[in-house]
Amino acid sequence: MGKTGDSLGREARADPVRSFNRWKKKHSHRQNQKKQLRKQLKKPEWQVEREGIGRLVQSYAQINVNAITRFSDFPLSKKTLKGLQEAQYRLVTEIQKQTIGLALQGKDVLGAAKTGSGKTLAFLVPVLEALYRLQWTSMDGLGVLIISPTRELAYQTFEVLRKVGKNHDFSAGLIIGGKDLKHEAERINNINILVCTPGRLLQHMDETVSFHATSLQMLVLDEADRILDMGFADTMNAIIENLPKKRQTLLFSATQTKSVKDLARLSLKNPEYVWVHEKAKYSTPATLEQNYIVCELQQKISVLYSFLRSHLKKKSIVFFSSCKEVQYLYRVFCRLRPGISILALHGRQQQMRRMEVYNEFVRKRAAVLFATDIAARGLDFPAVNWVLQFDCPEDANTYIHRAGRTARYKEDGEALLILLPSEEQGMVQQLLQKKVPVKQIKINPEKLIDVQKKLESFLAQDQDLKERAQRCFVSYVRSVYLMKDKEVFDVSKLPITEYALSLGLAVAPRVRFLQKMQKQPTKEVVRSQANKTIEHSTSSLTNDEVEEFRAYFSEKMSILQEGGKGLEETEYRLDSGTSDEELEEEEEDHEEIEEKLGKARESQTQSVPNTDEGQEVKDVPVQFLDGDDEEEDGPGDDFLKVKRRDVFGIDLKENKTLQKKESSKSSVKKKVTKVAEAKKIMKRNFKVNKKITFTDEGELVQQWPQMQKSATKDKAEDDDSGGINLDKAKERLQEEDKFDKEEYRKKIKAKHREKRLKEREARREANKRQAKSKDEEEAFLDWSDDDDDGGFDPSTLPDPDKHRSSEESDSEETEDKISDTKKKQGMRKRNSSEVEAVGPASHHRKKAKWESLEPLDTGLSLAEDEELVLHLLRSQS
Ligand SMILES: Nc1ncnc2c1ncn2[C@@H]1O[C@H](COP(=O)(O)OP(=O)(O)OP(=O)(O)O)[C@@H](O)[C@H]1O
Repeated sequence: MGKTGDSLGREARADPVRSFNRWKKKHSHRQNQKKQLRKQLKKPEWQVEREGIGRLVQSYAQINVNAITRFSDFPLSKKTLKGLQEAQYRLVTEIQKQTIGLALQGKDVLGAAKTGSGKTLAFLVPVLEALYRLQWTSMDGLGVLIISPTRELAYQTFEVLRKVGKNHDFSAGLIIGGKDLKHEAERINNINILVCTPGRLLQHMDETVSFHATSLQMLVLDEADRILDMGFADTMNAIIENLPKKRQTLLFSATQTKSVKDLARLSLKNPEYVWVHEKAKYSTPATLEQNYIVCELQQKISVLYSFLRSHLKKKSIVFFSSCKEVQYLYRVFCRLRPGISILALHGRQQQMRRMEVYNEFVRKRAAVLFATDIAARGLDFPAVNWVLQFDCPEDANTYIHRAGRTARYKEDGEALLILLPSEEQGMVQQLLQKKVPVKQIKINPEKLIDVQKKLESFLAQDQDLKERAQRCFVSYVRSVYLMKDKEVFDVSKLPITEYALSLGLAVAPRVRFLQKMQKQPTKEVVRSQANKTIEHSTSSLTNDEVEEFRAYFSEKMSILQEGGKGLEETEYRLDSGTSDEELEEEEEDHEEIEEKLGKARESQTQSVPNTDEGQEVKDVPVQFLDGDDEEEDGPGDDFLKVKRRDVFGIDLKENKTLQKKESSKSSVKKKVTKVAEAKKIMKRNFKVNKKITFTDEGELVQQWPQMQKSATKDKAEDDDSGGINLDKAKERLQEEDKFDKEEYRKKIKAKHREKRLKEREARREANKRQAKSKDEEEAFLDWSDDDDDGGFDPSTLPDPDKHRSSEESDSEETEDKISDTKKKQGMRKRNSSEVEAVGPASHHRKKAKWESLEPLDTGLSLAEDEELVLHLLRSQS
């Protein structure tokens, strides 16, 4: 046996091929088994991803805010991290560090941080992660809603979202006004992340049948306080009502107001309040240098021009209080050619133009943007060096947002606020109270370039520009008038005439509400006092109060339209407070007033006590330019002067009652038609007013309405005790009409008669002249034969005038009824028939005379005699 085994082993060793084959077989078998096992073990991709998500979610609980410095320190999806890295975002900012973790954990967050501190990514990262966690697809519909106050901000947020979220598969859409609603409606249902403005969103909710937000996971309100400021409180409430209650809500802003907290109370559940810079010394970026100057209103344009001339290589934004100011000053400055490109951005521009301007200003390295407050919030223009606030902001919050367009994310920037002497104290106090470090700097009057003369010459040549200047004037004055904070804004202190001149106008346009206001100063002061009492007693904003303010501004609007509520109703009607043009103007200004409306609510809750802090402003003369500027742009300038202002206000209680009356007006401003006006007059039993005009001699030339002349006049006037009776009025009108027609006919007749008499007189004169010439000819004949009394006697001819006169007087009555042209033709015919009738008779008589007479010896030749006779005959005919 042992031998046999040995022999076998030897055989195997002897045949290596066989043993290799055997090994190979075993090995491949094992490999196949492994392969099959691996195949069995392999999970689908979605499953692996889900497991990864699970791990991420598990680590949310372990997020340690203090340990986070980079985005990669957060448990984020690879796709989001990749997007952030590709956009060069690696290190987190403070607000991102503190809020992203909370938002990932699914909490509602109310976040506030200084301007330019990166709030956009603080909500966009959680947005992407929320949908990623749920493995959202386009089939799932709307998952996240991001609401921004302005179109530009929505557009900007959308762009950042596209950049950071490009590795995800979600669909994102931008829905803002100014575009085709139908086109949007077709696409809106395929959008997973919707960036929009509130008005447009609500429009889709109301009008786009297929649009719904039932599966919404997250709502983001960017610049929430601004959304409310712009009068969108009702819209927001309506939107929120259409959203599912089970959702996550994030709310961000650089400034926190009471109204935002109210909104948070309504829309956020157990929110985490994150106010990053609450304990910071200043509420504005540390890299922002802030100054203010005080100058007279009429100097402001020259100050701006001088500023631009000395900052030609800088990028600046200049804020104005109204669209019409931007429109006019943009045009004027373009003509002044300061040497830097000027752009304008305001709410009255077409959406396309707004986008173009936005992109153009983003691209430019040196330019100046004239803008209204639509550019004040959230816009992230790169490398802006200067923010100049040409008109005083409504409040400290608006100041902070405007100034925050520069010095963004670790960059430097400078802000300059121009204040009127009357605005200085109130505004500076507010700013200091809001922890805004502003210093006063001065103007160097020598460096101030006066442009008033140039403006005057522009306006003299260009009517359109002149009208724009007038609109700018009214718009500015009105904006000051509408400002709620009367501690700062006092329209009665404005140097109206000087301001108009500084705009290039020869005279100040009439501003009705100012005239009315000047007539009732005592009333205003009383109202102001009442207003103040209410302001101080207000600690929180209730819905009623919001409505009260809406009413207040509605009332303001109606004051503007009706020319002053303080007047007796009859009086204001007759006075017709506002012209059509003014009404139109006010309609245009509605948008702006809506903005003020929100502001009013806010300032109501934030009355500023007078502290001495305001006095601490240092009066340091500082140049406009830093060292570099001087080299680049020429020498810098300094400016200044100081004064005080006064107060007036409006009684809120009074407005509350008025609001009830005018509630319909408050929400939607209707155009007042002439029919509506007439109906109102009828209802109020007004006597229509009469306008009487006299000539220089004191004669009545025109009466409006037409003076009653018919027989019914007295009767009608007696009836006029109870307003306008339409039937009676109609009857009277018909009577008047008849009477007028008769009067007219009489007048025409008299006119015709006068004309005929003149013509007759003219003819008579002509005939006399003719007769005279004949006499002369006869005298010539008589001279040749004095004794001959039987010669040709033209006086024997019938007097054509006599003949004509009798004929005319007979036919006068008939002729009166003939039209002018017919009559002329008729007269011409009659004249020719008269000649025809007279001709043969005279000829006959002449013939008789010549026959009875001896031939005359004229002393001429026969031929000459014949010629003389022919001549006499011709002149006779
Ligand atoms: N982590 C980051 N790393 C680098 N840059 C960042 C970061 N976060 C934000 N930024 C940049 O900072 C700038 C300001 O960001 P953002 O617009 O989000 O500020 P904001 O706080 O929303 O300002 P505002 O209050 O004015 O709206 C932007 O240019 C943005 O690209």
